[in-house]
Amino acid sequence: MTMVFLNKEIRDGDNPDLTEERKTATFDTNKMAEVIYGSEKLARRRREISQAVSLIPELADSKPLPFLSRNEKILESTRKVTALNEHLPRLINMNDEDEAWHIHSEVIGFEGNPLALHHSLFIPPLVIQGSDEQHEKWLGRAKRREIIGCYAQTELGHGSNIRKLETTATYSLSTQEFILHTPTINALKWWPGALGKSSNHAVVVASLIIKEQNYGPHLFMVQIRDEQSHEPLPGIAVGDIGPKMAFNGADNGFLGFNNFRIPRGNLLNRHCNVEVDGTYVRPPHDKMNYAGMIRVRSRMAAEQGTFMAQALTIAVRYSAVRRQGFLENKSQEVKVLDYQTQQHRLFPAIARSYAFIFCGFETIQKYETLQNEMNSGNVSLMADLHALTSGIKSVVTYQTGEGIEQARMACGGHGYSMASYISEIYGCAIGGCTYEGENMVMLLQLARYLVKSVELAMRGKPGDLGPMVAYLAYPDIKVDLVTGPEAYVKMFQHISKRQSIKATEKFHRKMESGVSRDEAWNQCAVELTRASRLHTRLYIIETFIRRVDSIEDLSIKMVLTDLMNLHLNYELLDVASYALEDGFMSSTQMGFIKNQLYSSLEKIRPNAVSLVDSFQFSDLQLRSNLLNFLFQVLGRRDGHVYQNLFEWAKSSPLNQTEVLPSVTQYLKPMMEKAKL
Ligand SMILES: CCCCCCCCCCCCCCCCCCCCC/C=C/C(=O)SCCNC(=O)CCNC(=O)[C@H](O)C(C)(C)COP(=O)(O)OP(=O)(O)OC[C@H]1O[C@@H](n2cnc3c(N)ncnc32)[C@H](O)[C@@H]1OP(=O)(O)O
Ligand SMILES: Cc1cc2nc3c(=O)[nH]c(=O)nc-3n(C[C@H](O)[C@H](O)[C@H](O)COP(=O)(O)OP(=O)(O)OC[C@H]3O[C@@H](n4cnc5c(N)ncnc54)[C@H](O)[C@@H]3O)c2cc1C
Repeated sequence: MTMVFLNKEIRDGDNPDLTEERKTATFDTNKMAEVIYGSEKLARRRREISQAVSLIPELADSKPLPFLSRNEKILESTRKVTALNEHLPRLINMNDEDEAWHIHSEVIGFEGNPLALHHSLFIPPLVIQGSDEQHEKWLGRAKRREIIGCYAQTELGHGSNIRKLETTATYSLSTQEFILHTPTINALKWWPGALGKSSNHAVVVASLIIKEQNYGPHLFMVQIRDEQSHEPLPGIAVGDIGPKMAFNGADNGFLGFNNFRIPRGNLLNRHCNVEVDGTYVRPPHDKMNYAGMIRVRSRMAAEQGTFMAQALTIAVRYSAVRRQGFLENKSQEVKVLDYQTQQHRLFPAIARSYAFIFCGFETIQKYETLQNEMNSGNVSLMADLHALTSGIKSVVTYQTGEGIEQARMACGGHGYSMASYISEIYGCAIGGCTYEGENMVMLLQLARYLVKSVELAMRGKPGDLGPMVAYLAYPDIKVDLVTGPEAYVKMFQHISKRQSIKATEKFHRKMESGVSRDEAWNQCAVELTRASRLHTRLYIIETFIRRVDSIEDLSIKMVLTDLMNLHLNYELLDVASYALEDGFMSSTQMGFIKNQLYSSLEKIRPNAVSLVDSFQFSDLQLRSNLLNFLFQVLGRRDGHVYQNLFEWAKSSPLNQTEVLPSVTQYLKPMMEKAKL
């Protein structure tokens, strides 16, 4: 029987400890899902899609993924993604990217698949950088999945510094072709997802050479495999780069060219061009060819927030059914979720998940605005969004890694088992610290922007500062934190501003002392990255406050205000030393922040399970679907952890036989020998 209590689904047969948690919630999880996913429609569609997927057995994993070899993982992810391809038009609106992400996450999970890059990194650059004619030629085929593609930029020797990519695309005036060439081993493309074994096309980033002049990285559409035989085309060397920390259901690959020719029309030329006679037509912005990277980075806050939310759903549910130790009542052990330390471990991370998703919505919208502007030739928003998304991708990936690792530890020993599946989520999410721009490198990109902004403010031109950095010119007026969120923002602004100014001044002093600009920059790099992190954390706080302010439903607003207050106090406490240093914050205020933080933990406690339930991850999405086989066990919605852990252990391939060859071949002879 199912009983609906404030629209929270209370099901007979669920672990009573979880049921009790769901009953104490002060809000409706369906309503909260609408806030998380931005609309009633998307939240509802997600539930409908999850329900529809759960009724199609071939879309479920056919085996527990942790027990599979790499080949089996790739076979399984490919089986699922091609089965999904058949069902997609019936299950989702094919033009709705959010629905597409959701269904892929349901069916594929975290381990990657050969079409993931096709949608996130092959089609988008084609859309952004390809002309109408090129769309006509490739876009329809790509969308129909007649061809499979990837994005091949990084090389064995260069990833961060793309100006130094060694793969060349030399224009041949005589044949009007580009000749792609890999001059050294270091120049092999290395890492692109789905390149190794699955793709037959790639958007390749190579240095454009015309009449011996290097015009820097440009994007080319390249067919790398025969469409019939799937064999690499002559002049192409391609393969898989081996097992990785995660994403082992995907074939990240290498790629080399031996004077491989492609037609002139394969340079993606919406914004730049090489004419027949070799004349180069410049794009409207120097870094136009990097626009695709801004797009991916702009989606990372929501993506990473979602990864962290998945790990937290597992850890919070488990913490509500795991009983160990005593508080006052010595006749019953407590739920570990009642320990303040456990709450301190998990609740700030829940707040960050919400914060990242809210912030993600804003950055996705900002990117869409940029894209529209770029299409009409206006590139003025690019620099700001590049700086913003560089900081955001770095801060959210790092903090997501921290949050997921805390979730794992919060599950004690069982968190270390693959039965928690948290390590797989961690491996997948933590890749984000490296891909789409290594975090330190991207923080330093934002720092360039901050230093320039501080210089403007110092030159007495605060009116030239964009809205994102206007605070760098604000006067320092002490604040009383008791007055609420605005005071926290002002405190954070002071901290961030002071660090940006300090780092800039240090940089200037170094140069004045005769150190070269680049060397001075390097000698200030740690301080500069600190400034970038603070600026980004301030931005995330502001988006959280904006989102909570915009909510009308009172019960939702109240619980999100608790979460936001927790976030504000946790974040400020974490950086308090910057404000204590110059006396902007007093030790009394520090004590106030701590007390507020502890009181927020208490307020959130009764809503904790419902706050993670509100993400509405299905058991399938968390890989805890028991209908087909046993898998992730700790975060099951029904909370029946122990009996399923035992079933999980029994299903281990090692337990399919009592005596293993390792015993008969090695241990037994050793023991026998010892007896002699
Ligand atoms: C809740 C809502 C739901 C929605 C969400 C759904 C989520 C559901 C999740 C479900 C499951 C999802 C599964 C996800 C799976 C994830 C799959 C993972 C796939 C990973 C794919 C990875 C791909 C890659 O990594 S591709 C390769 C990426 N490579 C990089 O990023 C390289 C980094 N390097 C660079 O970008 C450049 O080299 C750079 C910028 C560091 C330096 O470039 P430069 O040319 O040398 O420039 P520089 O001299 O430093 O600066 C000069 C000048 O130019 C400005 N600049 C630089 N870049 C840009 C730019 N892009 N735009 C604008 N301006 C730019 C720079 O600021 C300088 O300006 P000035 O200071 O004014 O001179
Ligand atoms: C899971 C995954 C998927 C990927 N998918 C793709 C893909 O589909 N397509 C693709 O083209 N690429 C892909 N990549 C590659 C990825 O984009 C690069 O690895 C990434 O950009 C980092 O570059 P790098 O490996 O050269 O690191 P490096 O730059 O060599 O970084 C090594 C260290 O040097 C430091 N460093 C480097 N430069 C500087 C600097 N200027 N200042 C200060 N410190 C510096 C870094 O901070 C880091 O600590 C993927 C990578 C991963 C992990």
